[in-house]
Amino acid sequence: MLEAKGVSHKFDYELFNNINLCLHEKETIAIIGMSGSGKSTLLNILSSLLMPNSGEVFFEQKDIYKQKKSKLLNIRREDFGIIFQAHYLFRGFSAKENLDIATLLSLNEIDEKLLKTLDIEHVINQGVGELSGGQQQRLSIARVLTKKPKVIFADEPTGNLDKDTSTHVINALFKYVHSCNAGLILVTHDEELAKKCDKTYKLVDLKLEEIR
Ligand SMILES: Nc1ncnc2c1ncn2[C@@H]1O[C@H](COP(=O)(O)OP(=O)(O)OP(=O)(O)O)[C@@H](O)[C@H]1O
Repeated sequence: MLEAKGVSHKFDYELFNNINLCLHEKETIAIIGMSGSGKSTLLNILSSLLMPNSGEVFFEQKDIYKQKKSKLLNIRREDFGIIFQAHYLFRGFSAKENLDIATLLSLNEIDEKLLKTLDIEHVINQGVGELSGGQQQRLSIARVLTKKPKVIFADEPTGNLDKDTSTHVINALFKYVHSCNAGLILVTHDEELAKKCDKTYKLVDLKLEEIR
């Protein structure tokens, strides 16, 4: 469903060169690597947010960076779910209002079971500013899943969470991927979490190496 071909990128220095990656339905992929190796940059490229210096990213056989801007925005809004380290929640609104925005855009219902799995059903009427960092992170994951994206991109999705909560969050993401025929690419420093994915790649020496 998503394929990167010959992707290279540099800022002040070269980050990676000729990266190839393929994500299939129901597949989960982890990307690990040293701090500064370019993991988040690669995720931004794969998720339509940053055009690479060279190479292509195909979603459903079409090069996303060759699409019209309006089409690219549609893919980003409807097909891709992007979970950032910074949550981008609407702070002046309640947790529920933040989810309502996703239901308005997608015409899906809020999934009460998902809220329970993520352990945020009891804070749903509170303002975002009253939630802990971990609760905000789980709310942003709930908002992304409510949209029912085909591909989820997650940058350190369990970064702020304790071990038990991390397990709940990862189980919710994996369950979503399998039940909705979606795909997941996540960036993490947590090697245990990476091992739970179907494939793990390490960004090292400008290349993406598969770890077995
Ligand atoms: N928009 C940008 N403009 C210029 N340089 C950038 C930009 N974004 C990232 N960089 C640089 O690219 C390098 C890789 O950053 P990136 O965030 O992709 O690494 P990372 O592997 O995700 O790191 P970490 O594990 O610490 O989050 C860093 O040196 C960073 O300063």
